[in-house]
Amino acid sequence: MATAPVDTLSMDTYEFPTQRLRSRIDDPERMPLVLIACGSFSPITFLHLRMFEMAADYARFNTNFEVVGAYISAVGDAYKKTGLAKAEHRINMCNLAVQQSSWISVDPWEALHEEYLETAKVLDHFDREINEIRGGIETPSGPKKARIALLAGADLIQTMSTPGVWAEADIDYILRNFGAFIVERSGTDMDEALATLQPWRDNIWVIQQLVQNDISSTKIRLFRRRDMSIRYLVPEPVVQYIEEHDLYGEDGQGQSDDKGKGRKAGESIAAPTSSGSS
Ligand SMILES: Nc1ncnc2c1ncn2[C@@H]1O[C@H](COP(=O)(O)OP(=O)(O)OP(=O)(O)O)[C@@H](O)[C@H]1O
Ligand SMILES: NC(=O)c1ccc[n+]([C@@H]2O[C@H](COP(=O)(O)O)[C@@H](O)[C@H]2O)c1
Repeated sequence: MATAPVDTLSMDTYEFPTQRLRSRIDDPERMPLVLIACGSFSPITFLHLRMFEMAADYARFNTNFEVVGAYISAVGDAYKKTGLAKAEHRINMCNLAVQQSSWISVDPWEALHEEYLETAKVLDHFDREINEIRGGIETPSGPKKARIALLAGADLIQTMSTPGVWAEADIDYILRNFGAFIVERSGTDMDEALATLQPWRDNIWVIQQLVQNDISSTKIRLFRRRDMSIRYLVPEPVVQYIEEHDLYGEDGQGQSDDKGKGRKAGESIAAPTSSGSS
């Protein structure tokens, strides 16, 4: 059974998570980089986790940055989107998903807010916590400010060209002060997505997916509604959490009949059942 963190989160007890943030880099030539992935994460998938690994490899081989940490920041409940589970569940699933990572953290700050927070404000929060409050990252030549950058898929960056989704001022603020690492996504034309963002091209890094992966949260929710297996598409503790909390079933509830009984969580209906497992 997945052991999910207890729901004791609140802004009163909130502390910025730093356990997986490196406080020092040894190469004086490199610039510290912290990657921030913003999104719904309803639920988090293996693709979301791969995005961080792809970006870290990209930064190491193609840039002068050294990744010192990374954060998942899930939107709060005020972000009205189809299929959005409660923030508490999404944060719990994200925490379960990064259990095995030494450098990816989950920051509940955004999700703990009742009101919707624009991405610019979220990135400001990380800048404040890491660079202002903690004074940046130590290097052999003294402390350096970490570059805070948005990590996003091509579909998210494409919405920046869709009228009415982002304020012009926010796009400029984000891409001028922070920048973005963009992971290509099948179905999104990268040239088209970047067409209107040329003024900020020096702050945009495009990452090719060498192994094409198009897992999406939408597909996970769809599979759940159809009573299909989601195993090996999301981390196992997340499969178990979804099952235990009856998330993403019909009408957002669990199974409407007993077809799934006797199966292990998330397993295909074709899988043989074993006694005692449910
Ligand atoms: N298959 C994918 N390839 C590239 N980027 C992805 C992929 N899936 C998600 N992302 C990116 O992950 C970030 C968080 O995404 P989000 O939570 O919206 O996931 P999603 O799978 O796109 O969700 P949904 O299906 O609910 O719209 C976004 O920047 C999004 O572009
Ligand atoms: N104006 C803004 O700051 C703005 C606009 C659209 C989306 N976003 C962000 O992009 C992400 C989109 O996530 P989804 O793809 O799950 O909808 C969210 O983190 C959302 O807050 C921000």
